[in-house]
Amino acid sequence: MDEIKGDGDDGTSKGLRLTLVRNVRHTDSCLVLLKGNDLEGNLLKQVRQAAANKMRIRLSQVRLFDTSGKEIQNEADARASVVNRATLFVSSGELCIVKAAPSAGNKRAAASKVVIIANESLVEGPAIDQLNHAAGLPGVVLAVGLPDLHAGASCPIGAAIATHRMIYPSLVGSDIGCGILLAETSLTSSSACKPRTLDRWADSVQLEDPWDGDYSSMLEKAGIKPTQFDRESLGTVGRGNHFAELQVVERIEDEDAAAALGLTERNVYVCVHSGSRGYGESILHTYSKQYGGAGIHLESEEAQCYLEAHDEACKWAKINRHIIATRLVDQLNAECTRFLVDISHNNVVKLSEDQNLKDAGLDEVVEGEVYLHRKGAAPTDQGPVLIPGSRGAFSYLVLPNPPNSTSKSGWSLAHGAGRRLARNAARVGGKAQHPDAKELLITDLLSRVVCDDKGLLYEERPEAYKDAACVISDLVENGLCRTIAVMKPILTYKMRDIYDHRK
Ligand SMILES: Nc1nc2c(ncn2[C@@H]2O[C@H](COP(=O)(O)O)[C@@H](O)[C@H]2O)c(=O)[nH]1
Ligand SMILES: [Mn+2]
Repeated sequence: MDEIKGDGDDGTSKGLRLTLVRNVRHTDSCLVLLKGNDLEGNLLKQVRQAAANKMRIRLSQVRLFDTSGKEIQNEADARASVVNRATLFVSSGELCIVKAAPSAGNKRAAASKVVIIANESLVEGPAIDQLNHAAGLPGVVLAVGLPDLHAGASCPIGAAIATHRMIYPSLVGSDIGCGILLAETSLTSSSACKPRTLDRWADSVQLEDPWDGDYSSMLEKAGIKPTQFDRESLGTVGRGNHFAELQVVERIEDEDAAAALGLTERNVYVCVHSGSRGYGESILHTYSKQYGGAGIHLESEEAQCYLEAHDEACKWAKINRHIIATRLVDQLNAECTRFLVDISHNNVVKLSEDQNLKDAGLDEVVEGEVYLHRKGAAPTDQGPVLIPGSRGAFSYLVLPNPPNSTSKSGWSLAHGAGRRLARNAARVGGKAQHPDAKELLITDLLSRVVCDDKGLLYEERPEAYKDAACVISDLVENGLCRTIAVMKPILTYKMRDIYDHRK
């Protein structure tokens, strides 16, 4: 440790002079002198205590970060980072908001900025590392982590990343066009919310077989070219965290906005989370074979081909969600009466002229076209957004607040609660907690779950996700949206083993 002589109060003992900067407002800072005697014990404890006193934060809430944004979590971290004349960022629980450190040999990274919007939501180190890494990629000018930020296989999820002159298929991921649809159905909540009705529906619905509707003319009408995936995959949900769910209104928080949408406590709604299935995956595969995780120059023919294929996959994913919603409701002898929301949370779009980076505080002026990659981030310029929680938690129908939706939030909202547990951890913990997986077929909200795959039942249990209420309150506190209504799941369709089901 680099110590300083004569900086202690007695002018002789060795001590540390630190600058503490408030994470949320960088203009709030103060100087702290730690006496040499204090440093013999637990350094982290001393610094946290000093930060709590000076910044009037409850000690239990204090979090410390070094200037690269790395959290100082234990004594070893403190001994490495808390050197004399160090600057430390102090948060009262929220994550740090600091500029990404430029990586060696990568000049562009110096212009990039990292923002994490999370006051209360849990955001873990690996997710921040992935966001920082993305911020350092050539051409990346802005990397925003929303409160549902979590680590993906290699790129962060719950992130909006702006690039200049480059396109990164890896930052959109394989499920191009994945998104959330919400439609009103002709079912009424009074008749649907009866346990016997829900059990009967849970026993009967099935979305695994290829859809037998006229998909060709549907695709043609939407101007989508036929693909090898149409017959088998259109109208099917897919694995992972995709689902089709019946929901009812738990409570309305904004009467006017709900009335404008025609949202009522009387109706049952259907929510679909699905994407472009194998189609999007095949597109990413083509590019990752050639480029790995690297970017493609916007002007290149490859980038233009990717963007065209991407746009087709987004349209395909939209039709897919429509078919899934109609198909599910049809099996309950009802119909979708109105489509209220359909947004994609995995895509790349060109920023419009009024979406500029002027207020992003970048070191360099960015001229020309900027593309925004969303991986698990909902757009704020397409009306209401449904932010799902988990099959055992409430979902939130929110209205974005466009004036506050700027580069500071990547023109985005969270797309869900975001994963808290990796799949493996959720499976192992789930098995220990519920040796009989069947317990998971009814949630704490008494909603029914259709999932014949035991592993998936564990992996997707509600505890695998962050607290959606916390994610929403972070968005609301940051002025990014307001809640129209809170929705409760009553039946979630994940997957059915059709061979067993037909027996
Ligand atoms: N209402 C439900 N929400 C769910 C369920 N499973 C997951 N989720 C939420 O959706 C998002 C989607 O995330 P993505 O990264 O796969 O696009 C996820 O973060 C959860 O919050 C469910 O069964 N019902
Ligand atoms: Mn998705």
